[in-house]
Amino acid sequence: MDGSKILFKLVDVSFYYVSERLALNSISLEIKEGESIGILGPNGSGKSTLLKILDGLLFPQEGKVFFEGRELREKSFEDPNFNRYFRKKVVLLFQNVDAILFSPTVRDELAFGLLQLGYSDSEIERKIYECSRKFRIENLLKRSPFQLSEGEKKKVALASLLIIEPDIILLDEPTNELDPRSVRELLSYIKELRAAGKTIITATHDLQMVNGFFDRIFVMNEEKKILKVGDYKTIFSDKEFLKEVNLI
Ligand SMILES: Nc1ncnc2c1ncn2[C@@H]1O[C@H](COP(=O)(O)OP(=O)(O)OP(=O)(O)O)[C@@H](O)[C@H]1O
Repeated sequence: MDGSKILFKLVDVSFYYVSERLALNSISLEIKEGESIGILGPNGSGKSTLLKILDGLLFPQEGKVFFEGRELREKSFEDPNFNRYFRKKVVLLFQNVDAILFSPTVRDELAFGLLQLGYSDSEIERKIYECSRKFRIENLLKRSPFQLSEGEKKKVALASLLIIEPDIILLDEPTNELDPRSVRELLSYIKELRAAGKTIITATHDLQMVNGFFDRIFVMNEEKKILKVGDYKTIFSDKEFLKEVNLI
């Protein structure tokens, strides 16, 4: 990975939703192109908040966030060219997928991002066909996304994000709600994305995701700090540490 471009750089980032109650506590990190990063930590340690900062949905009260060397601020998104560039490149699968589903049908949900990007009708049809087969959601295309099971909603949400072929994929608890076969399919799909050189940043409690999926793991704690960074072997060989941070 050495020599790869730095995509994200956070310098002493602190964030609070309400004053005095920290949700992120002085976070500094760098993430390079093509890395697969796991974010582990107990409930409320700041994992989702960190993903929303990386997705340009929240902006820290303290510290700085850089994306491809450029400071990411609320104002950055007022530039339509940058907004388009960033939103094509970076996607976030929310923990609560209801937050990103809004179309009357699953087909419309899949078409939305492609329409925004100016794809032709025939390209949209082809992509919807391929993507819905890949995620096994062909039989749902005419349904309303709001009347699906939680697992079906998750697959539709993921498909609607990945159909635009983003380079940086932020996943918040992607295996929650999925049945065992869907988990296996998702994990194998994530492996394909990795092999294709995508950058994938995943917050998870699912320990079956951890081994073999991540180049580096960031462990967060109840103080909303990143306590440790390392590969699977380094993090998971220290059982005392894992107990201390409530991971096992
Ligand atoms: N919308 C909000 N308003 C106020 N406080 C919030 C909000 N969202 C999260 N928090 C607080 O911010 C802190 C970090 O929450 P966050 O959701 O980032 O944690 P998490 O590690 O993703 O948790 P989990 O594993 O339960 O999903 C927690 O103390 C939480 O209570």
